[in-house]
Amino acid sequence: MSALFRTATIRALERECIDRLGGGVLMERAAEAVAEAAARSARRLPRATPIVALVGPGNNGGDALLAVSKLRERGFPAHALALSGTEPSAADARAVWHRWHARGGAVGALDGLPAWLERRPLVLDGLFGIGLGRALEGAAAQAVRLLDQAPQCETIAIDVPSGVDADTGAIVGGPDAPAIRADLTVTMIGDKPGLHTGAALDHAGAVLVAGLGLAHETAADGELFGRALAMKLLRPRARDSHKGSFGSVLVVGGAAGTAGAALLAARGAQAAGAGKVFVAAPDGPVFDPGQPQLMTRGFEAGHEGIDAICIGCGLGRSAKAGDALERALRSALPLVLDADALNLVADDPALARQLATRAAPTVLTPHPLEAARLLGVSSREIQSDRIGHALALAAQTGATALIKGAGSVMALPDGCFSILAAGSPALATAGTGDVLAGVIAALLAQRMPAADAARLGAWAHGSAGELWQRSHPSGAGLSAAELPALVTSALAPA
Ligand SMILES: NC(=O)C1=CN([C@@H]2O[C@H](COP(=O)(O)OP(=O)(O)OC[C@H]3O[C@@H](n4cnc5c(N)ncnc54)[C@H](O)[C@@H]3O)[C@@H](O)[C@H]2O)[C@@H](O)CC1
Ligand SMILES: Nc1ncnc2c1ncn2[C@@H]1O[C@H](COP(=O)(O)OP(=O)(O)O)[C@@H](O)[C@H]1O
Ligand SMILES: [K+]
Repeated sequence: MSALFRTATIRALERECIDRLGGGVLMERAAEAVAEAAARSARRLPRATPIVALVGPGNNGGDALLAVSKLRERGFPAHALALSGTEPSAADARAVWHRWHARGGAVGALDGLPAWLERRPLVLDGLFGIGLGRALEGAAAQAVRLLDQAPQCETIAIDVPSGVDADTGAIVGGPDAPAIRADLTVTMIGDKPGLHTGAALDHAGAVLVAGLGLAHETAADGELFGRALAMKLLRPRARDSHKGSFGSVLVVGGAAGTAGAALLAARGAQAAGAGKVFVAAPDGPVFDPGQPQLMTRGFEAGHEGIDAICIGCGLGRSAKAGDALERALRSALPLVLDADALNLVADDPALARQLATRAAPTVLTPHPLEAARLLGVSSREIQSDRIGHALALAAQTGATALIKGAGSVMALPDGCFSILAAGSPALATAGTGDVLAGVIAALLAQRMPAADAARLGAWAHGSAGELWQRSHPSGAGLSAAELPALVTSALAPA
């Protein structure tokens, strides 16, 4: 499944369903999905592993308490610990709470958690879901701290790991605020963007979507772009093809001291299938002795015979660099703007205006700090809402904007967004972004529309990182020069 739903859409779908079926039905189905997932986990764990549900004050807590009831009916030793001893405020949860007590069910207090943790329970996190309005505090924050000290306990988050914003993937209250770290998140009605980008990637674990019987794909707000969608964009090469069939990429960058950045972009372009690759560097030709097929071009030689330009990797911010960017923006060729090209645009309103009025396909590939410079905010603000800022950047520039980093986000000026479901912290090393810029330029040169080139390129790049990490589990030590070959493997049809 690839559809992503914002909280507001989930709420609307929920209301529509409750009007049709009456209250309680969805909670019944949600609790069943949680109980099913918990039962599966419990069967893998040592016999008699207790199941402990953390029950919050809203309907998320209602899901948790009803799941406990269902697990007990199936013979599992499931227990509930409530954040508050009083009845829940949410109506469906209140009904579950009263039914549970009417049958003689017990609910412990959350401060009993330390004693349970000594027995290595399976933990169900039902503290807060999509109704979280502020940072976790008090007993909820303390429960997160205790669970952080007990990483051996498996945790299943209900709907959203408590503390994570389901729309943005940021931790509510900032990166240092408490949030549950789950092994699995069972998310209700539809998948949420905030489970797949930024800080959330260290909190959500695997994501299981429980649709609860609501058909709603048409209401999706965004897309999770993974292998299945990537494979649909791959086209077999015609037998009767030649190097001219796959486009020529011009990489503009590689000033003295950072020549390698342009060469990495050139290798990336080569790896993603470009027919020919040229490098134009401001301080004289740069060569890649290991890649003798790469050609050089004079820095001011123009764009003849070129099908796509990749500009900015190691370019510097000299007047010469600015002129080259001005020429590239003026050309009618598909363009990737990375690194210093983005910094030059951020510093020069005339270049920014030129970018905004450009008609040819244009992809911007900022990391969060570059995105921050372009939008006039801090990188912390970017990370607090990666999707919102990617959309703002696309709207401001009229270009396809890819904000990189864990859970890269691609946004289009028309308001569509995709989260890339591929990536690895192995990629957090200098030069990997240069490779990506070249990869996307090669796909543009092969006539792929900007949105497809950005998504496929970023997915292949993220998958290349994952491939490398398979044989290097610590994730440390990847050199960017190793990436292009892995990108080629990732781009092979399954
Ligand atoms: N209504 C329904 O039929 C369904 C609801 N579902 C569940 O219900 C959840 C949403 O329920 P709610 O809207 O009740 O929201 P939550 O269960 O997320 O909790 C919201 C409650 O917590 C309070 N609150 C928010 N942040 C707090 C904080 N930091 N500290 C203390 N209190 C805080 C709010 O004032 C509100 O009372 C979903 O995530 C999902 O788990 C699912 O069962 C699907 C069906
Ligand atoms: N923790 C991470 N998880 C996934 N991808 C990452 C992570 N850290 C970095 N990356 C990826 O590595 C690349 C780094 O690019 P960038 O910051 O521009 O580096 P450079 O300019 O040195 O090439 C981006 O594609 C980014 O998405
Ligand atoms: K939760």
